[in-house]
Amino acid sequence: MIIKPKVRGFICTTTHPVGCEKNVLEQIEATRARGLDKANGPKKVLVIGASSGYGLAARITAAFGYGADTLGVFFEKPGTEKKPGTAGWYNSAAFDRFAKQEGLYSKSINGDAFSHEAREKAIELIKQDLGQVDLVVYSLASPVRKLPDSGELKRSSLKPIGETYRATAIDTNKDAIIEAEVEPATEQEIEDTKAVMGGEDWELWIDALDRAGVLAEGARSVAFSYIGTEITWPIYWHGALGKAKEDLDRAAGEIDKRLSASGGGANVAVLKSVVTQASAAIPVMPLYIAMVYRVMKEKGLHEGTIDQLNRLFGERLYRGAGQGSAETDEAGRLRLDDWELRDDVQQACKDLWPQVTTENLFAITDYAGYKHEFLKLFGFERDDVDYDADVDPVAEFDVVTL
Ligand SMILES: NC(=O)c1ccc[n+]([C@@H]2O[C@H](COP(=O)([O-])OP(=O)(O)OC[C@H]3O[C@@H](n4cnc5c(N)ncnc54)[C@H](O)[C@@H]3O)[C@@H](O)[C@H]2O)c1
Repeated sequence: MIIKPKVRGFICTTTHPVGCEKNVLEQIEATRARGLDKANGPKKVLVIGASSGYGLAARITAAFGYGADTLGVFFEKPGTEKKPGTAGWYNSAAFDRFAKQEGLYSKSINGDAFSHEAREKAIELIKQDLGQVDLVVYSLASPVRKLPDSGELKRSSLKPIGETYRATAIDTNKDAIIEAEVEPATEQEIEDTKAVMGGEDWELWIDALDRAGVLAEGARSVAFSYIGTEITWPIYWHGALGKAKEDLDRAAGEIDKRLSASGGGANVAVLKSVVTQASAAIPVMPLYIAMVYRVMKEKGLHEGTIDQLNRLFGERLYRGAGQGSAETDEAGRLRLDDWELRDDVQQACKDLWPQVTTENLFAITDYAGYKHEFLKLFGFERDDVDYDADVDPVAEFDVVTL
């Protein structure tokens, strides 16, 4: 099959297996080059949301930065003879192959992580293959959650609270500047967003793992959040999603209490804006990312997904002996958005924002970089892949499908 990109809205409906594999390899190489301290890191890791974005970067950092065995959970579609699978499927197939080549344990569960069944399967595999895990990374980004007991379907909303949000944004299909308008979320929508992206499911995971005795002494857990700045607050931190992330902070406190009892702990890690399938769906994010990427690249501060996760592990979660424990903010969060939130970076974005037009979009922001990174998520636009060559869309690997 010859596969070319087909972009529909904020998603690319085709993917390239070879491109995805090269993306994974690139992140493995970046992690190796970082020279993380292998003696001081995780050994057996469960990653929930392990197939793309920050969760994949966490899995790669654990495995190739520290030599950890990993179990990954995700929800992806395999490729068939007729149709390519999702990027996360190919990323995970590539990860699995590279990890095994390295002699590392790697196994994956493809299914709904919000279900009790996924937890039961993970526990079974940990008991059978790993005994216990010492780190649980929680990195789900989903627009829906089926509640595990009632089966009720909850949807999250990317909406402000209180008043209509109006802002300059990019129509990424037309590469044009538009005025976006988003109506405020209703109380019900806010509650539902909390149910999908809040901390309840993370707590259910830790509770199940702990009860089953598969958390090692001193086990840690981390879940990812985003706070951003004034520019994105109305749609994010002060919007429905922000309420969900506040609930994640609440859950972190509860989980931390529980894990501290055996010398471990839990944190929310606040990460910077990067191009992922999840961030592409949030209004204003593509424009904000195009601006902040340009500013941070110019200042030598740019970090991609893997750089953030390498720094999270190496300089926050597993600081070497003698370095003390990592600083957290007043809410106990690990802050990896420190460079993005620097005053000079944010001021430069605020100065750029009112100047941007459809005509100068490519000239004054890094929108070209944004578009490139977006297509790369699906395995496209790599110099080292021949996109006219025939490729097999079927990729088998060590995965249990629920
Ligand atoms: N992208 C950003 O700019 C950014 C910034 C800060 C924090 N974060 C946070 O990082 C976390 C991960 O986001 P991302 O941007 O890496 O997203 P992503 O879309 O790249 O990855 C989401 C992962 O969740 C998995 N997933 C989704 N629904 C699932 C389900 N029902 N069952 C099992 N797996 C499921 C997917 O398979 C995938 O592995 C989120 O909490 C997000 O808020 C993202």
